[in-house]
Amino acid sequence: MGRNGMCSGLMRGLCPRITVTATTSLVMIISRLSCLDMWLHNKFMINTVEEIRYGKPEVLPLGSFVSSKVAANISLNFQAPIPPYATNDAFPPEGAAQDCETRLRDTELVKNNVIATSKATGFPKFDLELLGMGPDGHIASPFPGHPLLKEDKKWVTFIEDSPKPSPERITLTFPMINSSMYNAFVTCGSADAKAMKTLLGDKQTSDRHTVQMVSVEEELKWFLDREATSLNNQSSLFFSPNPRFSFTRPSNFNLRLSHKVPVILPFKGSLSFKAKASMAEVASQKGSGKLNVFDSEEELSVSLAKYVADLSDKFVKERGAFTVVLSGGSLIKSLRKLLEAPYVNSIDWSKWHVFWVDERVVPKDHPDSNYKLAFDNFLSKVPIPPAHIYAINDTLPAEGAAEDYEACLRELVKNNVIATSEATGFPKFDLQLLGMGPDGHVASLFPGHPLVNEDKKWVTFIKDSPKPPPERITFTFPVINSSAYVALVICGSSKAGAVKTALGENHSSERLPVQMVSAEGALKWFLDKEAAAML
Ligand SMILES: O=C1O[C@H](COP(=O)(O)O)[C@@H](O)[C@H](O)[C@H]1O
Repeated sequence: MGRNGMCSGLMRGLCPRITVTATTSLVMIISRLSCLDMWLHNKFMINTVEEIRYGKPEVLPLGSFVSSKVAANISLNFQAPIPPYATNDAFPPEGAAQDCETRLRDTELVKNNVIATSKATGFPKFDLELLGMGPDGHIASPFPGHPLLKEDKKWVTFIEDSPKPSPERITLTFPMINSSMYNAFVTCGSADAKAMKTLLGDKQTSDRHTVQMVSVEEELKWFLDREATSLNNQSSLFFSPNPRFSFTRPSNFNLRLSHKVPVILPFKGSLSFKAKASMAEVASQKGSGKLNVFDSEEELSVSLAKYVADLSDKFVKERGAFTVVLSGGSLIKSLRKLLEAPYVNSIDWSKWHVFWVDERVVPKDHPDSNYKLAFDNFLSKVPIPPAHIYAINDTLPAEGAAEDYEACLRELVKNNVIATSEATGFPKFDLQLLGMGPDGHVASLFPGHPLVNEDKKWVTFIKDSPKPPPERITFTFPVINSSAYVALVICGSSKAGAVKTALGENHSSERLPVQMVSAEGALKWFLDKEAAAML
């Protein structure tokens, strides 16, 4: 597939209702699409084709980036006129930036909802941003170390001393970039290899690349060619030739190489950008909707109920089913608002399919049973068909119970009740609701236990759980991380230390299981004030 083919895959369905920004090398790539010529040549938020210096990008599987969610919302209409959102070149940089922002604010673009607005930040929410990266790690025109990086009010700003010519530019600010629904980084060629080495390599500098400040509301993906990663230790980059994993730190990164071999990074502290996050970054994650801290567990449970109910609506509409995975422990209490109006009556419970991310190998009526906890306090109070509640077979020993549960999942995948991740081949649950123990464990995947590295099985078992009872079955990380959505629901001061390790500035070389959690779509943290106290 040539570049043209790749791009039409990505752009298929573009019409005036999808809002896209693009930078640098991407102009060349996407300008092959004749439907976009008018838009591109008006230079709105993009640089000119002359600035392209990356030579010949390899073919990237960009088409696979556009998720079914976006694809479902846009229709094929190459003939549609693209509005001319040009920078006014009659103005000096400051005036051009102001003019651009004014037109974004005042014209019908935002008002008429052509560009959406982020509920989390109040900034415009572009559907898709296509970002390139400079060899110094800059994206758009905020450059490393430049005060523009801190701009947090303006939508569009200007620079007159760009280290890269031309010195005078206008650029989107970080709150704008980070409020987008989807961001794609496309980085090709050996010119970027040094920056990629700093970014992905073992050696960390205190100076963060601007590219490391990028977040996104839904999904952030990287598309790299081999040349761009040529200075990285390839053996540590290519974890598996099999497309099984996505990059789990930061949560929504997916790294793919041009020939569709995904890469997984060695999960060392030095690579976990979130573990390196400054408070500003934590705050920006909060702004982006990924990290939600609530004043009380009560407020958390209100927000969690809305989140779950919205996803239930979405998946019932899209797939006719909603596959939900529960943890045991304190999570169940935090689901209580789903049992109240409006949700108890508005949710289509008949479409729910309920699973457990882990279960203790005890009879179903045992006080330690995660099934019993969920049944007594939640499931018995809503009309989910009993056949849609998938408890473990409690007559089997741990190993047999894990095999039996995996067989059950395989059957449901075959019948398409559970979706399959195209990226990993593992089952793709619609939503996993995860708790976390004070030691940073999730499911029954405990710190330092070899089970955290299981990469083949869907469900496995443990007989030496450090937390009683010792015998349990658990989903493996590939299954957890292939989910469309994952919510980490964490309350109480006993969890503050692990939350700090996961999200704060202090980090040790050993990663906690909670730090290994990711999602294909979005990972959201729901924390109460006590759990977030040490951030
Ligand atoms: O043992 C378990 O612990 C974790 C955390 O429980 P919590 O009560 O501290 O929230 C839980 O998520 C897991 O499902 C459970 O089996």
